[in-house]
Amino acid sequence: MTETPNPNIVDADTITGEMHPIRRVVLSLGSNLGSRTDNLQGAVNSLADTPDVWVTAVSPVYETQPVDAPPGSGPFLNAVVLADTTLSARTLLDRCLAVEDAFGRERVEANGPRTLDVDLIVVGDRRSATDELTLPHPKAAERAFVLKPWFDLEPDAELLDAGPISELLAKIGVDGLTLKEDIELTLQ
Ligand SMILES: Nc1ncnc2c1ncn2[C@@H]1O[C@H](COP(=O)(O)OP(=O)(O)OP(=O)(O)O)[C@@H](O)[C@H]1O
Ligand SMILES: Nc1nc2c(c(=O)[nH]1)N=C(CO)CN2
Repeated sequence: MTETPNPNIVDADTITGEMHPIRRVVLSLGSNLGSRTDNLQGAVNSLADTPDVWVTAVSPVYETQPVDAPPGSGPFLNAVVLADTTLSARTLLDRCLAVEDAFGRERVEANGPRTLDVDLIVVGDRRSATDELTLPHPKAAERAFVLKPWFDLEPDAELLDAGPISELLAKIGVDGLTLKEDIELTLQ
């Protein structure tokens, strides 16, 4: 039976404008400055401590050669985090930026060395095309340091508007990535 919407019942989303359906989120973490492992672990902890964010998986850690970075940039440690959230994409982005700041991120030059980078790769099926928030992340499909750790967690995943990550990875390869078996990020 099809329900007829009752115009007298207003759902919580409409009242508060703040509630959202649960969305699956893929976040990319990177660090090539300072205590790289501590920075990544701190990011995992901070995301897990965020109200209305439930971290569900943390990938292995890779050491990766810098891509499109200024000469002399050191190697990165990269990992991917999966989470569920009822936060809006914009609120989640603000949280990511605050976590970066908490770990001493300085915004000096584009793609310059950073203690911590927390990027939103996908937020459910949300699309956005502003400078402040582009979703899916515009460079995700060409970044092995994003796709490989994500693939380790979800081999069958698809990147919205780009296709199966297994196929994207097969195209770009995994040169420049070294699995760091001696580092394990934990989810408390
Ligand atoms: N999907 C996204 N995830 C994170 N930041 C984003 C996203 N889309 C747009 N931004 C914006 O990008 C701005 C700059 O971010 P940042 O300095 O971390 O870029 P970057 O990591 O150096 O570059 P890249 O785009 O190559 O990853 C942020 O202030 C943020 O508002
Ligand atoms: N290997 C690697 N290269 C990068 C990275 C990163 O996280 N890992 N982040 C960048 C800016 O987001 C630019 N280049």
